[in-house]
Amino acid sequence: MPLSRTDSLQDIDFTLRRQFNKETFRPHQREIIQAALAGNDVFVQAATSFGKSLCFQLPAVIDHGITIVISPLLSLMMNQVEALRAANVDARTLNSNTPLAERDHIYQDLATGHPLTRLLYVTPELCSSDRFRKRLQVVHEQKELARIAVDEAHCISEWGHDFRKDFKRLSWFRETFPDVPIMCLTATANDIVRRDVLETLGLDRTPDRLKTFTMTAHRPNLHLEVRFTSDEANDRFDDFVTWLEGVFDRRGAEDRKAELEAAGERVECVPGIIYTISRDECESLAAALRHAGIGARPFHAKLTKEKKEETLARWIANEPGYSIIVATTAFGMGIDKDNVRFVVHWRMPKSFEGYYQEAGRAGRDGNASYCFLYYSREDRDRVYSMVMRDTPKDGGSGNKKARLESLSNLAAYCEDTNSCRHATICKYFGETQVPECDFACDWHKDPAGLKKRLQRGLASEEWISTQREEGGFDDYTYWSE
Ligand SMILES: Nc1ncnc2c1ncn2[C@@H]1O[C@H](COP(=O)(O)OP(=O)(O)OP(=O)(O)O)[C@@H](O)[C@H]1O
Repeated sequence: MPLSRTDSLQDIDFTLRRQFNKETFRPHQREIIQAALAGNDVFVQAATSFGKSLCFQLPAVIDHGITIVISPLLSLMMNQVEALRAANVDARTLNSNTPLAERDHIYQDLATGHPLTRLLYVTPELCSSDRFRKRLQVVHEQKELARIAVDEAHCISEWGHDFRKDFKRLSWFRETFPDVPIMCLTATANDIVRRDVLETLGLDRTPDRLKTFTMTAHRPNLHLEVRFTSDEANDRFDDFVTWLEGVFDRRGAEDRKAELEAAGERVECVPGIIYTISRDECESLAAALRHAGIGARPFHAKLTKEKKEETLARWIANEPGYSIIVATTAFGMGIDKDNVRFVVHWRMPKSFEGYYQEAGRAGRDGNASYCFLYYSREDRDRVYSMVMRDTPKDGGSGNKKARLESLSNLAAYCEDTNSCRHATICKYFGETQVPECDFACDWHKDPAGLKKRLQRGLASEEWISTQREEGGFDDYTYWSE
């Protein structure tokens, strides 16, 4: 067991204020951190923007030894490392982008067996490499391996939407270091995923040691809405621009404008994200919005690193011309800008979890924010074909089934005109209590209108199946990410 400080539990309020510059804990953060500091394994499932990162970062600052944070996305690691370094915490990351000098520094630090680094962010792929494993063994022998934190832990399960096979190999940690506590954190797991994650990591074999915190997925400040469309109507662009102009008009009204100006905000500064399904659509939509006088920029995997960094930095700084990021799913987990006022899904996403994870980028400051999804039955069929075609062969037998189930749950959610959106989401994630929805979804706002909009907006199933048979909307070239 790594060494722990005897006074560590008393330190947590002080560390929260001094190192993290935050006044109070959010509900449950204290209990989670205490459980971690007491040496338990910890499973945390909490809504997007809950503040899960603090739950492993604060113990890492207090405890002796190094915390290894395993994270699936480079951008997510970089954001967290930058924020920690700005708070004077010695956090680092080892990944394919790490400069040679920094890499050498980290390896030397690990080789001492007594690393000064508090948190080291790595990919699951690196954790599978023998060289890295040997270095961790040296640290462990010196009783300096404090904890393993697995962020976005749903990626471990082949029943989860973002499954990555190297996450499965993280079972090595418990097998090799049975005394080192493991924390896993996720916003989007259902019951099957949860059990699979725990079993894979070997945590369910030690129930006395494991503390589980499952909080609601509910985000009451997100206004959820499905907007119905079809290939024939092709009206997303006009619909969206009309909506945004309505928002500008309301913000431009006299008293609101004065309020905004007093707060140093521009009327047109309404930061948002539009998720598209392909690079081509991402580029063309951003260009069309700019043409319509709206500050929108594309963000996808094929842009240079410099371009992506610049776009992200200028969007985060609320610069004119950078209000809206039009992105593929390359822009998702871990984006932590507090004033994102809307997230639009231009097309149906590929999974229920992906949809909610991306919608969760909105309203992280707790203020009302809009999430709408443009849904057409033609897109539903296209996404279905994509999932059938793209499911990785090494995803395991459950993976394809899980992906298709998730997609069909999302289609059912889109076509449901009889229930609260928030309630459907919480039920999907295995919650039994119905969350409060204060007119924050299209069903609560106008159930009769919702039914009418679906009937008017969607192509009929008969038409869709005829088109499918005739190959009427088979042009998937536009749909490759
Ligand atoms: N106790 C706190 N007081 C104030 N702000 C907090 C507190 N805890 C966390 N935050 C802030 O909340 C924001 C969200 O935290 P974090 O990025 O850890 O969310 P998350 O739960 O990982 O969400 P997601 O799953 O969406 O990535 C961050 O800006 C963080 O600084």
